[in-house]
Amino acid sequence: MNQNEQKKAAAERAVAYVEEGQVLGVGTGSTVDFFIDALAGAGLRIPACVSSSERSSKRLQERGFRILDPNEIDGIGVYVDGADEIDPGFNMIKGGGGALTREKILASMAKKYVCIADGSKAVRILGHFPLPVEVIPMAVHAVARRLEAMGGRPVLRDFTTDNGCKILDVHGLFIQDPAGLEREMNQIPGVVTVGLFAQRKADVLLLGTDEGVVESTRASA
Ligand SMILES: O=C(CO)[C@H](O)[C@H](O)COP(=O)(O)O
Repeated sequence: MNQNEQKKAAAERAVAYVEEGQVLGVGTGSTVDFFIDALAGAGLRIPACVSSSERSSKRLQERGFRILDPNEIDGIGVYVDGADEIDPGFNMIKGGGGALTREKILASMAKKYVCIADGSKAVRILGHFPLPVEVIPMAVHAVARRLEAMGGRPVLRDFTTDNGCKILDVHGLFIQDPAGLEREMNQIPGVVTVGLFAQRKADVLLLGTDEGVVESTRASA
């Protein structure tokens, strides 16, 4: 299977995790696009969705799903989203699609996070993929200097997030302590969100591979 076929297979498998009658959380990215399409074809009874981006909301609405503002709900049963990298402890780098802040908010509201990804996303140690950091525009320069002092090489992405902020993609980090680095970067004034998901990890991983979809559950989930 090529990469897109792996994404599609993982996305289709995730439909089995959707709980009928409950608000569904939906992330962002090309794998999630496959999930939205599979969901639309499944005919499940889903009262509404909350989504992590304007892009996903639009795709969901075009397929007949109702979108709610997360402020209108108390929690989410299942949240389905992709990842840029995921390690054996289910820590993730996310934000390649620029939706990391809303993704982290929805993940924090969810009882279960189902991660869907192609096989290339499974890594031993996080950090080959540049770590996205969402930043308040007036703080970009100051935050970039702080990230350099931490050993990273931040590159400003030519992109504005749905929240009106900027993204620094931090290259050259070898992330041995994901939770520690997430905490440390969160302390930098001007940082909105770090694309490290080590405090709120995935609970289930559906990984598309040449041998089919490999399904695993985090040990303490
Ligand atoms: O974090 C994300 C968006 O902010 C995505 O989940 C991540 O970039 C993976 O994307 P794709 O499914 O296109 O490979």
